[in-house]
Amino acid sequence: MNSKTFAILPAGGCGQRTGLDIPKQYCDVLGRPLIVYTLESFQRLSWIEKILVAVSPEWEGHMTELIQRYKFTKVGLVNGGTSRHRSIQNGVRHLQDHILKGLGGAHLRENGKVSSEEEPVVIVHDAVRPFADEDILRKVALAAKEHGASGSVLPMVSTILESDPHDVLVQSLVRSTLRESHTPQAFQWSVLHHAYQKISEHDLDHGTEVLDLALKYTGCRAKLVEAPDYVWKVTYRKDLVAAESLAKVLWSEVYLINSDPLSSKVFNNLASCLASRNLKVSVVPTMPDAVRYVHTTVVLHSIKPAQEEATMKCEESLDALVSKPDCDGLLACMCHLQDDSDRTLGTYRRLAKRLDARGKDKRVLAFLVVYTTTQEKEQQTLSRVCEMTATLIFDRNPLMSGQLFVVSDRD
Ligand SMILES: C[C@](O)(CO)[C@H](O)COP(=O)(O)O
Repeated sequence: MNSKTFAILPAGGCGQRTGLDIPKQYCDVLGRPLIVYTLESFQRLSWIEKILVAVSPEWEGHMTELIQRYKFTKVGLVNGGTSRHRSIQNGVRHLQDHILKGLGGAHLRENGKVSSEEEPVVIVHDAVRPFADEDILRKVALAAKEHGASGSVLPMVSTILESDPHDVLVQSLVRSTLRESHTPQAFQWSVLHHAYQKISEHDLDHGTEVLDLALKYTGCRAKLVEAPDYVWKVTYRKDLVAAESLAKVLWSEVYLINSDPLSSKVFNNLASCLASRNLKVSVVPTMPDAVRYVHTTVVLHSIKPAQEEATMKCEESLDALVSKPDCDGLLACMCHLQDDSDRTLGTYRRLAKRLDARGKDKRVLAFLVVYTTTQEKEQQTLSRVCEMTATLIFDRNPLMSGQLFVVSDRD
């Protein structure tokens, strides 16, 4: 993008439809508030200059705390309004007064568009759509540059019926010409600015669709861009469950640290178990730098090591993981034991507890899986160990952190 791009996120809603007592944008999904995922989608893009979030006054303190905790350097707050349009309007005013000073909006042509290459672009996106990726954000931004406005759409999954005030069918609409409107949407700055300058009090309180405002007040007909289905809006309680499942897949990266050639067989097996759960897996020789806010999993494997060596290796690796800035992850250690006597297992059990205690301060979960096997059953045991480790990684259940998991095929 060669023109400046900004984002406005209305986040003033109270989440009535979830039936929960906090607004859905602040609900916890895999250990962090939903809105954090949304903000991260924008923060990580170098071509986004500033992200303005419209929040209601009672949640301002909480949002300020989240901005600091997650180091969102581009995020600023504006007052949330009593309606979606009033919140977005506050964002537009803030852009005009503090960021795009003097750029009051270029002269619009008949069709609402501006031809200047440098015309800034503003993306409008709901805070409760956490999975907008770079591809769709870029597509709508580029389409807005060309067409003045653009919006993400999805095909209708059900037929729409028009009913009269007594719930009696009037007609069914032709589904093939209809589209569901979603966000992100993007606008040339002048289009958005004009629309919110001219908007009527009635539209401010009763409308929700910004594409509609652009058409009505500037004549700009938005380009509709087909979006991936995961841009859907978290609206009901069931959507929080779906968001959690998607976060596991879209926001997780697994690194298998293979520093020992003898571990290749184990890692190949584990990698295919993880890949079958749609997780992103890389086999790397050393500990990676933690990736910002992606749930990072690091898996280690040691082969029949001396007990002290294995425990030391696990502890060192956890320390390396927790010392990364912005670390937010999971450490899974797999150890192939020669002896599974009570004494040895006791040592590993204590190690699991220590790993858990150390990881707690830094939001790191630690799982320890040990196994012993006989030569005849090695393949079968390995498959079980890898399946179990993959399940632990996929579930990311904090209750499992600090537990010792033992797999043995001995009678
Ligand atoms: C569907 C929508 O109108 C697209 O612009 C928008 O997402 C509606 O948001 P609301 O918060 O449910 O009004």
